[in-house]
Amino acid sequence: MTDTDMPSISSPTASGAPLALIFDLDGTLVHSVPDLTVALNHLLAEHDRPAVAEDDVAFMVGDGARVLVQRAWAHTGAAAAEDDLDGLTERFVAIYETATAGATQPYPGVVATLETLKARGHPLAVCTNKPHGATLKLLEELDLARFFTAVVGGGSTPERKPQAGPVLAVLAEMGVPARGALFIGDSRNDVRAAAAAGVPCACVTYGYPRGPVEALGADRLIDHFDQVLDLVDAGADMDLQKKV
Ligand SMILES: O=C(O)COP(=O)(O)O
Ligand SMILES: [Mg+2]
Repeated sequence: MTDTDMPSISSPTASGAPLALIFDLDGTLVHSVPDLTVALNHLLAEHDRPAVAEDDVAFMVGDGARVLVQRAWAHTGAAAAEDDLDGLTERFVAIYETATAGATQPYPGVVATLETLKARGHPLAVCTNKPHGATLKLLEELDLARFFTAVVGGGSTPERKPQAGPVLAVLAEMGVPARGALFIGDSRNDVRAAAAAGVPCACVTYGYPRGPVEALGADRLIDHFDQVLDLVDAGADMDLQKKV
């Protein structure tokens, strides 16, 4: 993509308020696959199933814990029975919550960029399909919670990404209109959820896109988290309806 064929993103917004930024968590702010893999393999071992590799888990993550467990089961033998999935998911989350930040780290540039954005007065939020409790725990453990005025995790709204519900909940919690926000994610779920809520979406290229990043339909692609500052600084008129 070139600068000319992408909608531009303005800051401050037409109302004069600093652009609000809504971040996906797994694959965007943090590299969490190593800890998710450890927890999944703990659960799989309890059921005499083979272990999964981190590369495989990177293709399973993004639709919440229940789908993650479902995909891990399908990957290691017979699919999980629908009746078993809630119990397996509950156990998985309990295991995962014992070590959400064992090996999980923010991606390069995340902390410094969030510091800069917060200092400039941008409202910041997290919108993830990771279970809400595990999300809060992870953000605390990595000392990231202090940046966010709103955090919406899996289970805290009836819908999950790619539906609009979680994004609309974040906007409501921040008191920001859709046209005053930009979503930063790493997957099609993020692009679709943001679009359904009327929010433009840029995607990082280093996350867990489960396919070619060019096919995600993002308004922008960025290779490094600190380029969020370039998006915010772009300063031209933002045509929200052009792609979303
Ligand atoms: O699927 C998950 O558990 C979380 O994924 P997300 O942070 O990319 O929404
Ligand atoms: Mg993600």
